[in-house]
Amino acid sequence: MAAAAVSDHSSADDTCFDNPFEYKKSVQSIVDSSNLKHLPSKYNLELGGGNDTSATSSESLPVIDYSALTSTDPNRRSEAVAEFARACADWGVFFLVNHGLPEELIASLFATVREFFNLPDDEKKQYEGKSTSSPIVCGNFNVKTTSNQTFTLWRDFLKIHVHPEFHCPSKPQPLREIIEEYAGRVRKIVREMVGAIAESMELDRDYVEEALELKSSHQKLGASFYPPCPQPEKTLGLPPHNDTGLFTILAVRDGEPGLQTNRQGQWFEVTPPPNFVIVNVGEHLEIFSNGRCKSDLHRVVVNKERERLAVAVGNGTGSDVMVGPAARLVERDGRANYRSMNYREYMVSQYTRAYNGMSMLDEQKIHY
Ligand SMILES: O=C(O)CCC(=O)C(=O)O
Ligand SMILES: [Fe+2]
Repeated sequence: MAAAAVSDHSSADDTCFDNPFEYKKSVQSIVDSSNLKHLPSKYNLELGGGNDTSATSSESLPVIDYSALTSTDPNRRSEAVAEFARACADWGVFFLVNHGLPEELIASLFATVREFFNLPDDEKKQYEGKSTSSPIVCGNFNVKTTSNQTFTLWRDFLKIHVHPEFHCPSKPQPLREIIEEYAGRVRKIVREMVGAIAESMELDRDYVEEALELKSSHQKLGASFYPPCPQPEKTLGLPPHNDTGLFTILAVRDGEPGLQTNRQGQWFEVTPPPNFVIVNVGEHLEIFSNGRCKSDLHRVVVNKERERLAVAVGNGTGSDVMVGPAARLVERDGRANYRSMNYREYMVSQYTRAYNGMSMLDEQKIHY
């Protein structure tokens, strides 16, 4: 796995490193300012000639029909719920179709987010990550390799907290309205999906909504921009990781390739057909379901020819929730397969963990 380039363990003094963000020069401005033939060394993850970023095509990925999942016809609905639960258990990632997110809204989201990344670096610098909990952060991300060196990912990003408090950069001007509307619609979809997964586990919907405090759920939007890269085999857009939270809804522009998911040790492309969105199962849903749902490990590879733009909306629990396996499932299973954790505390440590290549699920899993 390419994770070999990223260390699995942290040493005691790693914990002092609390700011893996960097804002010096955007990847975009480096590409724009020169006729770049070689990868600047700070982006070289030393993957070496043996690194294989190839993957099998997307064909076998599950496709879930949201309109069936929310159908008033009980047979259609229960079939869809069963299929949805299988996709969460087996792949931890799937395409969602007939989701009702308006095409024009997604198109204006991409156009405006792309405009944001085009703003001069000096203007974006005001959102430089001062702390891991800043509500708006923009810049680049560093990871540590097994040889303890820090490298920068080939990706410009913008992350904003959008619920329960809404934040947004002031430019480009339409961004605020578009994101507010998009995030609200995504929350409704996620609420339905959590309801469906509750149903599949024979848990009461209201009990689950309350236990996870969905009314005040933490939601964050992460936009990733990956310019074309002169030596894509030597770097990564994102190293293998799991998403935080319950479900991530990921919209990708025009079938742009790059995302890959790992299933039983094999990498598969996750390139959606037009009007499909991608859904990733998050770590906290795996924990809450006591392992019935699996959060998928995924990564982003970059390429020479085309840029990639992706907008991920991560949907968590309420910030003060102690997320552990649902009590009723523990009762049924006769044991808890994961330790409980406070959602906010996890979020604070998330970037330091990502920097160090530490897996939260590995740490939380109880081995009997
Ligand atoms: O660029 C992508 O499609 C993936 C983004 C992603 O995995 C993330 O933001 O967590
Ligand atoms: Fe992700």
